[in-house]
Amino acid sequence: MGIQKKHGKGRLDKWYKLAKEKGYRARAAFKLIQLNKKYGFLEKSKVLLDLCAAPGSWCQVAAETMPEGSLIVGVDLSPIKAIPKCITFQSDITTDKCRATIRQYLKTWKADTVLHDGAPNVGTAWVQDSFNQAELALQAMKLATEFLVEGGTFVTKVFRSKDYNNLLWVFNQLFTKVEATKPPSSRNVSAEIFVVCRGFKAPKRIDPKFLDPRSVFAELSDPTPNNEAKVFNPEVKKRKRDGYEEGNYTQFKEVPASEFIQTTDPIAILGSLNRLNFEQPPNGDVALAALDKLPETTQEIRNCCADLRVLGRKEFRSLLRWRLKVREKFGFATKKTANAAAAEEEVAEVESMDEELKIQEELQELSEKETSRKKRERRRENEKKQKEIIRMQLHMTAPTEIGLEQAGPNGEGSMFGLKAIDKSGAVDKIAKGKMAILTEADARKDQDSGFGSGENDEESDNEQDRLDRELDSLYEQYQNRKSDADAKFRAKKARKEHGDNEWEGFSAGEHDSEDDDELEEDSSDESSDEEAPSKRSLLTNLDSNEKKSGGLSRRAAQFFDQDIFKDIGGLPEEEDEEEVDADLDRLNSIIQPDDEAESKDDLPELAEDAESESDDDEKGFEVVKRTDAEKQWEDEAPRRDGKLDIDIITAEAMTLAQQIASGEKTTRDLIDEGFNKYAFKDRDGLPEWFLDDEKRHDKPHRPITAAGAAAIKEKLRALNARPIKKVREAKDRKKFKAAQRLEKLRKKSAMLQDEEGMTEKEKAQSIMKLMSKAVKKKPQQQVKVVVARGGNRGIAGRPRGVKGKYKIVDARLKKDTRALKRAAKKQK
Ligand SMILES: C[S@@+](CC[C@H](N)C(=O)[O-])C[C@H]1O[C@@H](n2cnc3c(N)ncnc32)[C@H](O)[C@@H]1O
Repeated sequence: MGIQKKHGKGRLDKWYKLAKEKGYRARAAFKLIQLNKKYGFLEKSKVLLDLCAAPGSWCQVAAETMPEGSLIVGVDLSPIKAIPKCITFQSDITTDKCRATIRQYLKTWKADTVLHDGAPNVGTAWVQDSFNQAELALQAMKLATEFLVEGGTFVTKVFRSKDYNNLLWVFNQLFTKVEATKPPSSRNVSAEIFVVCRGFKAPKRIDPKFLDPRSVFAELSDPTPNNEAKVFNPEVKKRKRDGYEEGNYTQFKEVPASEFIQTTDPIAILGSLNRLNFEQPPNGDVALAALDKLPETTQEIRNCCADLRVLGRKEFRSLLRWRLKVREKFGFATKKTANAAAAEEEVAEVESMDEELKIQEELQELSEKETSRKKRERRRENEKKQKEIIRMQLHMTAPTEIGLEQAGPNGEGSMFGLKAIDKSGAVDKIAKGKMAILTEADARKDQDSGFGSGENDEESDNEQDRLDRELDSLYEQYQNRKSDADAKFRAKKARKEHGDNEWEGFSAGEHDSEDDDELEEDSSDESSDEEAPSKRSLLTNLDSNEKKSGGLSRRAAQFFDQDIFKDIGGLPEEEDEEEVDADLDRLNSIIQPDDEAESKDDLPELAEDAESESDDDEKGFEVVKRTDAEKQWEDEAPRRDGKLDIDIITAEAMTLAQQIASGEKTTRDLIDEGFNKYAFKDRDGLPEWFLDDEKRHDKPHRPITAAGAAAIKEKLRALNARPIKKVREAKDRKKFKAAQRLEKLRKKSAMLQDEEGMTEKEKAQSIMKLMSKAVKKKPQQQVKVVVARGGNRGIAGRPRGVKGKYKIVDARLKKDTRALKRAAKKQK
C-alpha cells in the first residue's frame, strides 16, 4: 500500500480529480453544475454576471451550459486567466469602480443570473478583510439588485453564521423563492451553503437599509453577550453553533486591573476579557500602582487575573470579593456623598450579586447531588433488572429471588409489580398461598385480642401479606411460563395435579371447607365473593379449569371442554375410586405376598388413601405420608390392564430390590425406614414455591451398593444394544425390497404359467431358475489395498490399473501397525 500524501482538509478528493479530468479550473465547478442541475437556471440565461469568479471554473461551466452567444461577465479581486466566451476583469465587487465596469460591459442589458461564490481573503493585505462573508454576500446582492432582470436568479454562497438568518430575511424581501442548499460536492466540513434566490421582484425603490450591512446585521444581531453565564457557570462550556463571532478578530483582550475595580459591571469584564494586567502604562496609573501594592492583591489574585478564561466559579468569586474589598479601601463607598445614590445602588448590586452567587451555587450543588443520586438509583435498578432477566434466561432464578427482587419492599416501580391486579383479583391467589390466609386470620385474632393492634404492626402485616401474595402469583406465573415452554414439565405438572387430587381426598376437603369458612368470614367483613369476578376483569381464572380437568393439563382440559365432547362420558369417578382401591389391594398382595397377616394399616403409605385419620388413631397407628418417589412409582405403574409393570431403572431401586430379594431387608425394615424426617414434614401454611423448592432439593438419599449399580449398568447396556431406529429402518427397507422382488417373481412366473408354447416341465424349470437367481446373493466386491508408494504416491484419483473398489494406504501406517502387533505379541 502506497503512502498517502497529506493535504490540507483532504482537498484532493474525487471532485478535485474530476475537475482536473474535465479541465475545470477548480473543483468548485461541480457546485455550480449540481446547483444548476437542481434549479436549471443556466440554460434559461442569456446574460450572466459572475461575482468573485477567480480562477474561473464557474465561468467555464456557464460558458458550456448557457445558450450560444450568451454574455458572461466575471469579476474578481484576483486576476482571471482568459476564458473562451467570457469577459473577465479584476476588481473589488464592493467598489463603485467595479459597478461601473460591469455597467460598461452589460451596456443596457440586464443579467438573467448573478452568481456569487466569494469568500473574503482573510489574512491578506486586502482592505476587504474587514468584510466578512455575510457582508460580501450582501454586497453581491446589492450589485445583483442593480443588474438583475425581473424574475432573474441570484445564487450566493453564505456561511452558517449568526448573520445567516438576517441575510435570508433580506433575500426573502427581494425574491419570490429563496432556497438554501448544499450541493454534494461542497465539503461537509465546510460551513458554506448556497442560497438560490429566484424570481427577482425588481422593486422600483429598495429601502437602503436592506442593503446596508450595518443595519441588516446590527438590527437583528445578538444583544449583549451573556457574561453572567460565563462567570457564574464557567464550567459549562457552551458550544458555538452559530459560527465565529463576527467582527471579533482580536482574540486576546486585556484591561488594567484598576478598570475592573472601578467598573460598574465587573461581570462583563470577567466574562469577556482574557486578562487583568498590573503593568504600568507609560504615563503611569496611580490607581493601578496602589492596587498592585495592596496586601489584598495576593499572588493568588494575580494568578487569577493572569488568565480569566481558565477560572472556575471559586476563582471568580474570590476576584469579586477582592474587588469589593479594594473598592472599600479606595473609598469608593465614601463617594456616596458626591454620587450617593449611584454608588449605593452599584455597591448594593454587587453585593447582591455575591449573595446571589452563593445561593445559586448552593442550589446548583443541591440539584446536582439530587440528579446524580437519582441517576445512580436508576442505574442500579436497571442493572438489577438486567441481571434478573439474564438469570431468568439461564434458568438460574429461584422463585424466591424473582419475588423479592422484582417486587422489592415497595414493589411500586417494579417491572412485574402486581399491586394493581392484586387489589382487584387476589382472592384465588390468597387461597393458594395458605400462609397469607393464616397471617390474615392471625392478624385478625391478634387484633381482637388486643395484641399487635398498633397501626405499624397492621401495616407491616399487610405489607407482609401483600408480598406473600405477590410471591405466590409470581411463582404461578413462573410455572405457567415454564409449562408453556416445556412439554416435560407440563406432563409432570398434570401428573402431579392428578396425584394431588387423589391424595387430598380427605384432607383437601378439610382445607376447602376451612378455606370456605375463611372466605365466608371475609365476605361478611369485607366484600362478597360474587363481586370478586367482576373486579377481576383483567385476570382470566384458568385455575378453575384445572380443577375440572381431573389431572389433564390446562390446554387439554380446555380442549375437552368443547361442546362436541359434552355427550361423551368419561370414566365415572366412583369407578376410578374402585379401580384405585383394587390396585391398592393388588399392590399390597404383590409387595407382601407371604406376610398376609400384616394388615393394610401396617403399610401406612398405601393405607392412607383408604383409611381415614380417625381409623388410624383407633388402631394406634399414625399415617405416614407417601414420599414423592413412592407416589411417582405408583403413578407410573399402569394399572388398567391389571398388571403392574415395575421397571427398575435406578441404582437405588435396584439396590433395594436386591436387598429385598436376598432377604437382607424385610417389609418391616421398609416400614421403619418410612418413619423419617421426610415423612413428617409440616407443610401446612408454607407457600407453594417453597414446597416445590424443597421437593427438588430436600430428598432422601437412599444408599446404593456396587452390585446394584453394576446391575443397572448391565441393564442399560442391554437396553442400548437393542437395534436403534436407523437399524430397524434399514431392516424394514431390506424386507420391503425382498417383498418387491418376490412380487416381481410372482408376476413373471404367472406369465410363464400362461405361456402356451412351453411344456409344464420347461415352465417349472424356468421358474426354478428365476427363483434361484432371485435368491442368489451378489458376490461382495473385494476392496483392493493400494500402497501409496512409487507412482501411486500422492495421487488424487484412481491408481492406474486398479479396477473395482480400492483403498489407498500409507506405507508407513502399514509398517507401524505391523510393528505394534509384533510388540504386542512379544509382551505376551
Ligand atoms: C472560492 S473563490 C471563487 C471560485 C470561483 N467561483 C470559481 O469557480 O473558480 C472566492 C473568490 O472570491 C474572491 N473575492 C473575495 N473578496 C472579493 C471581493 N471583495 N471582490 C472580488 N472578489 C473577491 C477571491 O479573490 C476568490 O477568488
